[in-house]
Amino acid sequence: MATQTLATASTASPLTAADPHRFPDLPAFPTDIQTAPLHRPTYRNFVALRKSLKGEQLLNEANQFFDLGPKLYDLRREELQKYDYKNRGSYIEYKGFGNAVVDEHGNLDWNEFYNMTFSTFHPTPFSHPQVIYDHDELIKSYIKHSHALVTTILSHLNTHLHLPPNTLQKLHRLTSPSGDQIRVIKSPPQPVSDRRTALGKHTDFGSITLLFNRLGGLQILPPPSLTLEDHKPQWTYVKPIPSHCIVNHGDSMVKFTRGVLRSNIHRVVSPPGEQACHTRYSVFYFSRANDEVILKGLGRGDVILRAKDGEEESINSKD
Ligand SMILES: O=C(O)CCC(=O)C(=O)O
Ligand SMILES: [Fe+2]
Repeated sequence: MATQTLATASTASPLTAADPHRFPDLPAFPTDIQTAPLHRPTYRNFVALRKSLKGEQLLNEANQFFDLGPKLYDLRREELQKYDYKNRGSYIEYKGFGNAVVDEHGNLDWNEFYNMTFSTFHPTPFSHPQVIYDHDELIKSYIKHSHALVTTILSHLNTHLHLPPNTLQKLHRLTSPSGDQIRVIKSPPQPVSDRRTALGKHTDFGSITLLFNRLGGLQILPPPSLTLEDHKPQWTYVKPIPSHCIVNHGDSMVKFTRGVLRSNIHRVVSPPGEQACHTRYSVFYFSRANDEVILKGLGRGDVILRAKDGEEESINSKD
C-alpha cells in the first residue's frame, strides 16, 4: 500500500475555516503526535480530479454516510445481529462487536461494521435493516462516484507502470460482478483503563481502498525502506484531514504488479488525546477486481517485467 491522500474539495486550501467539510463537533488531532507523511496530488491533478470526478458529490455523500452510521448502529447490537454475515456465508452485511481476534494474546476487536454492495438491493433471501433501504439512492450513487475515483487512480497507475492502455481499468469494470463494497465502521470510546487495538494489523484485500475518517486511530507500520537504519519500524498515526480521503493499495495490486506496488500494514487503536472520548466512525469503499480475474502478475509493461519473478499461486478475485 502506498498511503496517499487525494483532495477532492474545490478550494486550493481545503483546511481553511471556510471549508464546509471540516469535522463538526470533534476535538482536533493532537499537535504533538507524529503522523505519517502523506503524498498529495499536485495542484494540476487536484483540479483535474475535481473536474472529472464530481469530487464535491463524493465528499457530500461520504458526509452523509457519517450521518447514516449513528442511525444504523442506534438499532443496537441485538437487532443488528439478525444480519450477521457469519450466518450467511458472505462478507456482506453486519460484523458483530468483538467478533474477531486482534492480536497474538487473543484480545477481541473493538468495533462493529456493516458492508454494502451493488447487490444489496438485488432480490436475495436476505433482508437488510429498513434504514439501508431508506438510503438506497445514496448507496448506489456513492458506489458510482467512488468507482469513478478508483478508475482515475487506476488509470494513473496504468500509465506509470507502462501497461498497455486500460489494462487495470478493464479488470475493474463496474458493470461486471465484483466484491466491491462500502463499509461503515463504528468504534465506541474505550475504557480509560484498557485502551488497546480496535482492529488488528492487516493489509487490505482487493485493489484500491478509499477511506474517510474524522478521528485519529488509524496507524501504519512504515516499510523498512522508510525507516532509519538500525531502527525498527514504529506504528505511526495517520491524521484524518478534512475534505480528503486516504487511498490504500490492497493485496491484489501487489499481485498484479509483482510487488512494484506494496500493500502497507495498518491497524486501528484508540484515538489519541481528547479524541479517545468520542465514538469513531469510518467510511470505506473497497474496490476489488472483477470476480473472474486471476490475481497474478500482469506480465506486460516493462516496469512490472523488471520486478523479480516469484512463485505465483493461482487464485481469482472472488476467492
Ligand atoms: O477505520 C480505519 O481507519 C481503518 C480500518 C481498516 O483498515 C479496515 O477496515 O480495513
Ligand atoms: Fe484496512
